[in-house]
Amino acid sequence: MEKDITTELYVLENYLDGMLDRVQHNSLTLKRLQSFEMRLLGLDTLAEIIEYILSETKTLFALDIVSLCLQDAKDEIADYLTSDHYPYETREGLLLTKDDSVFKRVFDFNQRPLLGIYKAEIYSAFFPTESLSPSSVILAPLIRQGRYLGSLNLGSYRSDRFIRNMATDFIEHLASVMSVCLENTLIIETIRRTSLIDPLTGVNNRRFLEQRIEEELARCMRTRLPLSCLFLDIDFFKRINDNFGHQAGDHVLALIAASIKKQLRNNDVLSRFGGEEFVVLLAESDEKNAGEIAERIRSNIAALAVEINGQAMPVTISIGTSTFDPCQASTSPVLAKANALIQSADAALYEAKREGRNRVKNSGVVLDNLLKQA
Ligand SMILES: Nc1nc2c(ncn2[C@@H]2O[C@H](COP(=O)(O)OP(=O)(O)OP(=O)(O)O)[C@@H](O)[C@H]2O)c(=O)[nH]1
Repeated sequence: MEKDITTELYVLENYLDGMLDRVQHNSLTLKRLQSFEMRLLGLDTLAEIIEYILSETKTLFALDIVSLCLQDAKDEIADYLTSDHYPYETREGLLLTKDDSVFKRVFDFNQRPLLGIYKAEIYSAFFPTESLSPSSVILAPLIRQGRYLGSLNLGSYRSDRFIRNMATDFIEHLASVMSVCLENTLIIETIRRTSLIDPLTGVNNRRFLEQRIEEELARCMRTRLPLSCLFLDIDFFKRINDNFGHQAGDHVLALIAASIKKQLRNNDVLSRFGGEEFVVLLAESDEKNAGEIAERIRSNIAALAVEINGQAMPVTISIGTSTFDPCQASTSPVLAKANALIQSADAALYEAKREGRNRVKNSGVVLDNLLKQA
């Protein structure tokens, strides 16, 4: 009898010890989760949030693999990340997908995480870049207002790490915080960008250029690679309006903007500066490169077969270029550098117009203390 009680007490003690361990472990996880979430909530840009999720979730849960799938039907996420110079195409673990059928199929409209042994036929789409497949996984849907934003996918090389019927409270909580952060940031980015876009041509407006030129100059000082600027102006645009009407003029403006954009790289900055003027910033481009791109833009526009009401309408453009070389930079403030770069390109454009239009003129490397000298 006494022996039975001792054994029972021993079992109970062990059980309580186990419970205590679990409580301590959970409380530690909760603390780590809270600090993870506080940092996540403090991030500003989409690129920062994505990078943080991919790198820090791995540490938080001591995982082997983390991937993040995001639904990007209209390529908005890709555009936002490109303009922030975030290498989303090569970032391991990040997947942008155009349609949400992959989420609907896997989660089957169930808002709960899915977990268990890794089955390639179901899960490989969520871990495509991994050379070694996980043995067990947990996939948490990221949902806001009934819409799939994507999924957070965690993998372990241990088959007993994620087993069916395991509690998923922590991961569910984390997925809902991530969903709110991602949704808010996407909304803010969209508002920010739409207020910086010219509605007629769909390219950035002057306000955007004024913000970006300072960022591009700062990057150029860091990388020690030159930054070039093109100032473009449609020739005799008033005549187009006068002869064909304002609507035809608008149509030509949109065509020209699209044609310029086609000649640029994703991370070049194109903006409508005003009226029939555009400004382009070419990162990592020297004088020669800028001249070549400007010439390509000019000749493509001259070759456009623009027609209004069946009538051919020749359109040409004049371009002035300028280049900022960080190795020749003075200590002038970034705003002075920005103004000098744009003013030099504008002065070269004036020369191009004066010499007969439909041409490119190069003002060379800008001295960023130009304004002080003037
Ligand atoms: N259709 C249309 N016209 C615009 C818009 N913004 C400015 N313009 C017109 O663009 C014309 C610009 O004319 P000017 O500055 O005289 O220059 P230009 O005729 O292009 O001549 P050069 O630049 O010297 O070759 C004006 O007639 C403006 O009314 C716009 O959004 N839509």
